[in-house]
Amino acid sequence: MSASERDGEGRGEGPAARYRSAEWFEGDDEVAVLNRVALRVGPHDRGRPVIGIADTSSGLNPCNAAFELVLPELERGVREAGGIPVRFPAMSLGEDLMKPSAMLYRNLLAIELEENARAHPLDGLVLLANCDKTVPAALMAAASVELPSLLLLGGARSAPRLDGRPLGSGTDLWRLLEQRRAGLVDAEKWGEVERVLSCAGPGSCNTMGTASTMALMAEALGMALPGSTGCPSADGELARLAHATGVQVVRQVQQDQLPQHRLTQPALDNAFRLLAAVGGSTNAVVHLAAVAGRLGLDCSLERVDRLWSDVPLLVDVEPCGTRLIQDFHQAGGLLSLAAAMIPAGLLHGGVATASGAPLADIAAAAPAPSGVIRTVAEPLRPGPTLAAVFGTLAPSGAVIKTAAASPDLLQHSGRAVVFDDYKEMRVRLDDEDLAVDPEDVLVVRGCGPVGVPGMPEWGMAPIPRRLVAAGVRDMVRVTDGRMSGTSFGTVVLHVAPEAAVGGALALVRDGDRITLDLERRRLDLEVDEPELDRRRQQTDPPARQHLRGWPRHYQEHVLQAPQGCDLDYLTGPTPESRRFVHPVVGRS
Ligand SMILES: CC(C)(O)[C@@H](O)C(=O)O
Repeated sequence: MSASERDGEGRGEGPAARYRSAEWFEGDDEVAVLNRVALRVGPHDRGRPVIGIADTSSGLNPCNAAFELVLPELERGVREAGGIPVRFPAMSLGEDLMKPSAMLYRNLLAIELEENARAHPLDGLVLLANCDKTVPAALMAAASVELPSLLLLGGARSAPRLDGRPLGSGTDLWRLLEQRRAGLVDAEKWGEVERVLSCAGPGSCNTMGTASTMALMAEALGMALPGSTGCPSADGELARLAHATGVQVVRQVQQDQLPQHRLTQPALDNAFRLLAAVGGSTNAVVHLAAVAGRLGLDCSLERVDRLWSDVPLLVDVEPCGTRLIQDFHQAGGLLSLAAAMIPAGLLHGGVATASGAPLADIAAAAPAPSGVIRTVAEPLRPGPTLAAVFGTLAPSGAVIKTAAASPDLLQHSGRAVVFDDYKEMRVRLDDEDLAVDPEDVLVVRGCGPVGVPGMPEWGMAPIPRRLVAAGVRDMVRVTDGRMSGTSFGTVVLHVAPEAAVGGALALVRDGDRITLDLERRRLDLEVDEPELDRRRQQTDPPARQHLRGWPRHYQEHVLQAPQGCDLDYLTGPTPESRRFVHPVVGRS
């Protein structure tokens, strides 16, 4: 229930008559006294909105490290605009260190943010989010609470240099790893790579990995201020954005502007089209589905594939291009890209940005597309850059980043070589005697949302060592897992239903023929139904390793990739009136 609704004024944007926090602070009974004392709310703070700042910075997460530097600016912005900033810690989902995958904890963070907002006297939220999963968790929480909310993004890390060339996070390391496996990078050089990488500053991956992609999605959905994506972490501009975010969230509270006003179907469609234009991370498909699921928006893979079908690659950033995310930012970022796409009918210009202004209005003032950002008439490559495929192997769909794939492998039929276990896969792929040919299809299964659990980025299986040494750089890979946004290759991802819940992927055997037919958007297992039935009878459901705690709960409730891997009881559409029920404010 929003403040205006509680006062009987009905929903919608407009001045909020009384803030939610008044429930905690108004009155002279012992409860109000204790509440005011707890937050040091003095007489001149009465009637000022309380802005909760969810702080996801952590020593375990270098991506979010810049928040410490800009938090004072954010708080100053809140105060200057008349609000009371209150910082509270929230779980930090660091991509590198969390195993088996930070994805396992995305929903937990979304719950933590939502429940913190529910339980406390907050009128608005600023969610500090930067690394891959903190951004979608924050978006999911914002979609679920009925509080004015904005994300503050933490920017991209600087690029260390190797041999005089800037190193793109992820992408360049994967390339070097491939060369190392081919015997082209010796131990000394490999050591130098590590030394150089550790010189990068704080911030998220500087390529179009998942973090940058999700930053762009947050901006596209009107949940982060225009110009946020790709801002260098160690730059004064991030401090300016922090200050402006503080000011803007208070304005939103004053106007009762809810995330639900901006998280609309046109905004979601824009996000998917921008994702295609930048050759963004396939992980965003899952995260956007989770956000959409909470609002009852349509993001079926069929619809998404149609949205992608005529969007060319317009941004020259790794892994689909050659430059880094800071270059995109400097070239005008999302606004310049929108300026290229709106006139071509590829984006809805009327959607609201986080600044309140319609996208078309501010895009009109952005630098004209040039260099890193191309015009629709002169794209980097024609679309589609992403596609959804369906078939006997993926009845509920799968996703492929065609812009990062080998064009000659997009129509391909080959024998399956199946891997059920990540560690075993790495060992076998390094085995010179592994029976595998370049035309074969590597199947990496058992790593969907239920499987591991948490759907780790295991999908881009390395090319078998013998083949990589012989010069093979790509093969078709099929997986129910994900891959890094910084990865490349012909990898069919997020196959649903996954193997662990009895999807057809579980029935594949070494030597079966698998056909990828991108033109027809098909992914098929060429095995007849009676044989598949026989195998189904013989296949036991995989044993669940996790018997307690969050992983167990997650396995019991997680939905498949097309539903965003959200938990079954968190998706909507929840009736508006029941979306965010507040606690009774009495003695605790
Ligand atoms: C590079 C990582 C850790 O894999 C991730 O950030 C991504 O881009 O998906």
